[in-house]
Amino acid sequence: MHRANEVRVIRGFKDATHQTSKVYVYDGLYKVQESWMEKGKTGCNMFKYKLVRLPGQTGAFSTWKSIRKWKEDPSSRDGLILPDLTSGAESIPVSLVNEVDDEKGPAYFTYVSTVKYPKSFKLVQPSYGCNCRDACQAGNSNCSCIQKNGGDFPYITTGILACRMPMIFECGSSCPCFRNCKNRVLQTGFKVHFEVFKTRDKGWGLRSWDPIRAGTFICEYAGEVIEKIKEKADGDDGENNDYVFNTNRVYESFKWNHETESAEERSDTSEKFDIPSPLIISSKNSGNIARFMNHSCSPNVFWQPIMYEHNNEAFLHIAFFAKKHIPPMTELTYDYGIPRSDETESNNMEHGKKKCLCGSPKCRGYFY
Ligand SMILES: C[S@@+](CC[C@H](N)C(=O)[O-])C[C@H]1O[C@@H](n2cnc3c(N)ncnc32)[C@H](O)[C@@H]1O
Repeated sequence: MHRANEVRVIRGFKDATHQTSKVYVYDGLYKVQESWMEKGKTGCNMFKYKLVRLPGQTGAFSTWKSIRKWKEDPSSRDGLILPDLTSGAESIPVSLVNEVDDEKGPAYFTYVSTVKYPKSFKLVQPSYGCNCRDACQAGNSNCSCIQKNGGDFPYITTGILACRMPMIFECGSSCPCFRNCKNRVLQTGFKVHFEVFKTRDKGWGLRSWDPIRAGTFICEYAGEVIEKIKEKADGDDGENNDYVFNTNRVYESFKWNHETESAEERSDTSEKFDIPSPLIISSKNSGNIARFMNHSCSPNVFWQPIMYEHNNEAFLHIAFFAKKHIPPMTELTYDYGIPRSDETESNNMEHGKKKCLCGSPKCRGYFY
């Protein structure tokens, strides 16, 4: 049982105090109101935290204990099929788990960690990076990357998105600044331990062993950029491709910043993305963990366009960020959006409508 206010003694758990937000988040269930150091019975120093439960969070402390065990010994995870679905393509392994039935894994696909453009793709733009020799600095009028981002970093210190923007420009391969420059987040990969798991009714899904703070980078949408939705992606029937991300769909407009994350802020002012032309990515044959994120009409993840340069050309990437603080083992979902009429007509998509099982009180009833 959890009380609204409780003091827990935690040894060696540092993440809570390593967050740089005003609200320290402990395991996604609580915020840390106070922390202090105390000598334990054995004379060792230990941290004490005064924890206050986050509004609406009901998860169990025991989940955190199990997860700590899985991290020490991944084979102790019930239903583990593979310790690393990515076969080392990511710096953090992604577990594949089925505790629901006998299926041994998703249909075959090649794991790739980023998006691949065909050589001829028109969205690619000439681009030049900054000239900063060490670290880029907010407000530096000589840093062209900072200037493209409106004069500031798009991320706060810990690599967390500050606010949703029409476009983010990260430093790229020709920028001489440090590899750990604060303006490189998407390209350094995700820092969370994910698992791809079998859901009860939506096939495979994605969730995290770690608590995820609002604004945290989840992953990019990896796969092959395709010219048109009806065109075949690698010889496959594009029309029946469940694994497509399309920037040209209609998405609910909302403003977001890392401090208003839990308010589900809606606004009449549309946060319009500044995308030069529509981008369609298929992850059917090759993709990353994003291909396992299911749709929800009340999602806890949103997408954000990001550009950065390689070989003096800027490429558009689609990045996902946490919309709110997400406790461990909560399914990660985003809104798949509603196709525009040209997409539905050319692909006969009225017949492709699927019953939505997101379970949200605001469920639209179906999705594509
Ligand atoms: C991009 S895939 C997501 C991963 C998929 N669940 C899997 O097993 O590979 C999209 C497919 O997942 C299922 N799906 C995603 N969101 C759903 C939802 N809200 N309700 C029902 N099925 C969903 C549908 O079969 C959909 O075509």
